[in-house]
Amino acid sequence: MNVCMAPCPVVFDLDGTLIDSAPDIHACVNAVLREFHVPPLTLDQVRSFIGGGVELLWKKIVAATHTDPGKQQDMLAAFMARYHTATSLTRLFPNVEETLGILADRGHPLGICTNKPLRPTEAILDHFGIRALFGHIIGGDSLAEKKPDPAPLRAALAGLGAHPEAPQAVFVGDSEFDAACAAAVPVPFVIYSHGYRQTPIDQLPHLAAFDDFTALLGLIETASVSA
Ligand SMILES: O=C(O)COP(=O)(O)O
Repeated sequence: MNVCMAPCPVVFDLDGTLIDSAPDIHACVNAVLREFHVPPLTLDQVRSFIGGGVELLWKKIVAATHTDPGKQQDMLAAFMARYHTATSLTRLFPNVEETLGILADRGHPLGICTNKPLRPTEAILDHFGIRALFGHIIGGDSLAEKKPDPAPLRAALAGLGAHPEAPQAVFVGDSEFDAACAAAVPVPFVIYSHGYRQTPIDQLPHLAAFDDFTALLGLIETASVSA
């Protein structure tokens, strides 16, 4: 079965898929831990906590640092004040900008479905000058539900004009949250192998995997993406 006969909507996860944002998130986390007199975490620790949104991030940080859970909300608020403008350590993964440009030129409606809150999402897309490429952006606080719930991805697909019952579309992500969300919609899931997941790729439901964004073009365009 070909996934895309015409230029189909392609929705992207953000952290660990389009951007390597762990260094900025790590810096913001450690600045807050310092404020609260808690020892810092390593980049690998913080990276392993990314994926489920900021509330889950801080739940995991509080558990890992044995901090009083009563401080979690204050720490989260202090984090958000920094996170909204944290862009300097974040990089696009290689060939992302070129690939997005080619997909847009070929007529694919492009969207974002991320668990990152909307304000830092828009800040980072503006920072890289790529926000205008996306016709619909769903952030972690756009709806009451977050990935792996299917609602945010359904909303992103609907915003791009995909059929609500049988979306002819592709979701591109990196994590357990993305794989489960795509399976719940359901929509074909293509996984970026350099992301932030903890589970081996072969244990996650996916249609195809790629390790360079130039290869994603082939997967989408030639229907080597097949169910
Ligand atoms: O902010 C997070 O925890 C994850 O964001 P993502 O959905 O773009 O991977």
